[in-house]
Amino acid sequence: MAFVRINGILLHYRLAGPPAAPAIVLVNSLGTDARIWDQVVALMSGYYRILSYDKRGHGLSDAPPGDYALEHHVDDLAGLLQHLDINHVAVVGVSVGGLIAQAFALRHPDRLSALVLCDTAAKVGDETMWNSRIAAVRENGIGSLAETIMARWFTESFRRDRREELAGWQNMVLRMPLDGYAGTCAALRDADLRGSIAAITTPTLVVVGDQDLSTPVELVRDMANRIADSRFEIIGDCGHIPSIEQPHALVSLITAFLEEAGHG
Ligand SMILES: O=C(O)CC1=CCC(=O)O1
Repeated sequence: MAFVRINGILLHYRLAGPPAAPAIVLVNSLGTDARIWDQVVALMSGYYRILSYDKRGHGLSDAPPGDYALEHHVDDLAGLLQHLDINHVAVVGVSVGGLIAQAFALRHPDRLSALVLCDTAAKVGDETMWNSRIAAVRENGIGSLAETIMARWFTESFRRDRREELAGWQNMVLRMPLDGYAGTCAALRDADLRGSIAAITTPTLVVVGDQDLSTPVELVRDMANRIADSRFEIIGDCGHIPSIEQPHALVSLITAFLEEAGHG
């Protein structure tokens, strides 16, 4: 675990795996922190140098007040990679982390060797939906939304059979800084990459859980269709966060893809 100040924001990050191995960075979704990748890191860190971090507003990183923009998150990621002298990397992003990954691919194609987009889209939700979520959180706290969020993240069977884990991940959300959550909702509200991602030329793997209620299969497929060099895979018995619900299936898709992309 380590900390660095990037763009005036204190960021918490973790590095695992052999320093000379091919580098991967894992980028989080709204309301989650680097811990959602723990099982993925355990499975992959024998072969890859893996960077995970808490994006601004989340985990142990700073949560400044006000609206965030997708570009803030991209600048933070670029600054963190520069600080760590990681010049060539595969970016794996889930949900808003996948939007950050797409925007990073458009801004820094020369620094990217492969892209993995999990349960994400070129446009997630709409202005009304994000504004009402921001208002609900500001007026009534994140607790007022916690059960709905869990139902969107996890399959019914996970919620029924893995109650302690569910309670633990719900605690993560409940402990989120309000400013971080609302600020990132604003970034999601304002981000629309539908008109630009056709310019992504990096080899891309797109994955989605078959029961994802936040970014459903057809929405994610639409993003994959806009990226020429992309492969689309559906993970069974999985909701919005495959690194928690189906880490083995996710890791086998990622490792096979990275090897083919020459990043393994
Ligand atoms: O609906 C949710 O909370 C899930 C989600 C949407 C965008 C994101 O990053 O997470």
